[in-house]
Amino acid sequence: SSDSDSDSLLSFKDSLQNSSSLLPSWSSSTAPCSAHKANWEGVLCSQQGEIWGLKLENMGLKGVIDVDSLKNLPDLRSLSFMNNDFDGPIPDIGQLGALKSIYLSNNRFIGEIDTSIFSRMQSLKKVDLANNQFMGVIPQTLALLPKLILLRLEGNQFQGQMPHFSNRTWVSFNVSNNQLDGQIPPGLGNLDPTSFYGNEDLCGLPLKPCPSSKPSIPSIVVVVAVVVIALSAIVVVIIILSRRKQTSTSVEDPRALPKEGTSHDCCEDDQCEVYQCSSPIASSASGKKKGADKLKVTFVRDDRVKFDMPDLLRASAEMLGSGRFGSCYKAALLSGPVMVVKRFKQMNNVGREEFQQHMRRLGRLRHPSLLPLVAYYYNKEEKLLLFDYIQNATTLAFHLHGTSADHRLDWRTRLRIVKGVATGVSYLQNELPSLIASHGHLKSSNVLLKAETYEPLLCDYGLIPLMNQEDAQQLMVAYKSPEYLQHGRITKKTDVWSLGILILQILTAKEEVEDLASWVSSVSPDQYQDELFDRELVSGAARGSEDEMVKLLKIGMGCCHVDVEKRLDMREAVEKIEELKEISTYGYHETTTRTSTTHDINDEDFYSSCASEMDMRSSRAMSDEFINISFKS
Ligand SMILES: Nc1ncnc2c1ncn2[C@@H]1O[C@H](COP(=O)(O)OP(=O)(O)OP(=O)(O)O)[C@@H](O)[C@H]1O
Repeated sequence: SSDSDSDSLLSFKDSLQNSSSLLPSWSSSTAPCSAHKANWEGVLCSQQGEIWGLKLENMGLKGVIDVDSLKNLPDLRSLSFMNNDFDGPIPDIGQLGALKSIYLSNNRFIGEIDTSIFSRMQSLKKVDLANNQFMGVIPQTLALLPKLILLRLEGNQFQGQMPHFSNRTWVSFNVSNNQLDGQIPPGLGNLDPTSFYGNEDLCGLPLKPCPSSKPSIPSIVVVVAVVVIALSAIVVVIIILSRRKQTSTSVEDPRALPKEGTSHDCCEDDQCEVYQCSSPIASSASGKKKGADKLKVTFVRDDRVKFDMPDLLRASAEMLGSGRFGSCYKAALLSGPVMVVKRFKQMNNVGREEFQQHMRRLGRLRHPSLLPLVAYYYNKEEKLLLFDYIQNATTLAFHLHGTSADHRLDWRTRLRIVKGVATGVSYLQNELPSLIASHGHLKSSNVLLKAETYEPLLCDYGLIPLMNQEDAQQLMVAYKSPEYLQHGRITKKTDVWSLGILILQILTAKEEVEDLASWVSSVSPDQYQDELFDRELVSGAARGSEDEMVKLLKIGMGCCHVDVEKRLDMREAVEKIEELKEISTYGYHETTTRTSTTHDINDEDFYSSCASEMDMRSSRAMSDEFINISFKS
């Protein structure tokens, strides 16, 4: 009953050390849920008013996680205590046998994990223990969980060999930055290598081969020949099967593919199915409409290999992310191209004509700092935007907020990223003058960085006009600007504010957005080096760079003026940014003033100082990106 649920939650709250100030809404005067609406912060309620999850993140919580109290919540399926201050051994979550997801990342949990915990949790789909101090071997029982599709263990001190995971389609898998050794189990060989980086003694696919015990050349030849023959046979069988399946189901039968809202979208309760990533790209696109037009992918660039919806549905798809906006897949077409397909849920603000017109407008944009829109698919129920897939790209968020210092960017690289981003946003303002916030969603996870060169590529720009307004207001960064929050206004300077926050994040590596500008202005200049600038930035910088950093800081603050009138405008901001000098590691100035048209993306020397930085994906930033995606079923 609701009374006993609230009693259980209140006794759970009592065992936290600092909850009374942090969870004021948790009180016996209201029920935790009124149908699906939660009255208590962080409580997730089903349509029937049952408590199916707790999402208590970023609250500085500490103390004991009282599993005994949570045990009394019969409908509890999901728990997230990410980004808090919990320490000590892992709580005995094995008592919560019905849980489907558990997120404990970015706390200070320590010690070995009893292998029996997971053997009692056969429904688990998502386990995120990243960035704690767990040690010992990775429990074998994790590998035996039949439904597990997300496992994040990065940034701990796990040792020894990895258990053997059976084949499955991972939504996310990461064991980077531990102390694992030995061979990566074969079923994981096709994952992104960054998922394994930072474990010195780990070997085998997708990393370097394990040192062999010197087999003779003829035996190598025989083994290779057998493997090649076996792989070719498998590939042929897969192609034949997928073609058969395609012709027999996809175009005729809309049920053949998962529908939006069921298998890979948010499910609030028990009803949800496991993610199925095999052919998830379009649901209604595949059914109902038989006319050629209905299956047409429209290209907005004429320099790419063309394909249509049936080709896309036949592509092998891998989910890159899934959030409130929709989902994002990597799709490798049989004909060769590899695309990123973004499937948007809330893109019904305009009709077909206007949508197409806007796509053409975005398709005409050409700038080295913009991820180019290549094509789109439109029908009433389904909107897909297709972009180039950037091999081994990371995001700026990952480099700024990851916990491992190995992938931190140096000053020159950061300055070049700022220059690239600023010229990109300024180009958008010039080319899309009818849009008030031409980017509208500028944040560090929407800045892709190319592998090795770290050239920035802006994503998710120019979408505000298409988004359902209510959703846009909740989700888009532009609507979180001070002028929107205070006066409900979006202005031409809204993107400047986001650029300013990005600059402050680049200099400080702080994740906060809301208070960042006021915190920065509260620090006195003589404390900049010690307290404000990211330590990793200052320690590696060449002599003389500090002055340039302070100048960039001033520009960032000028972009973050709460008063829109006093805030820099985009042109001023870009001019000032371009005047900043890069100081090489040898201490001399390089005046690389670049404009949006002369920005030279192929200058190898331009990026040479950062090319040695490891392209390592891990930890906080990734989990940050995954907050949207993963807290679901
Ligand atoms: N064109 C691309 N090439 C390579 N990787 C990409 C590309 N676009 C996105 N990604 C990767 O896929 C991940 C998921 O992308 P998505 O846009 O869904 O994430 P997000 O930025 O966290 O979400 P949102 O913008 O909705 O908050 C990104 O973090 C990025 O690592």
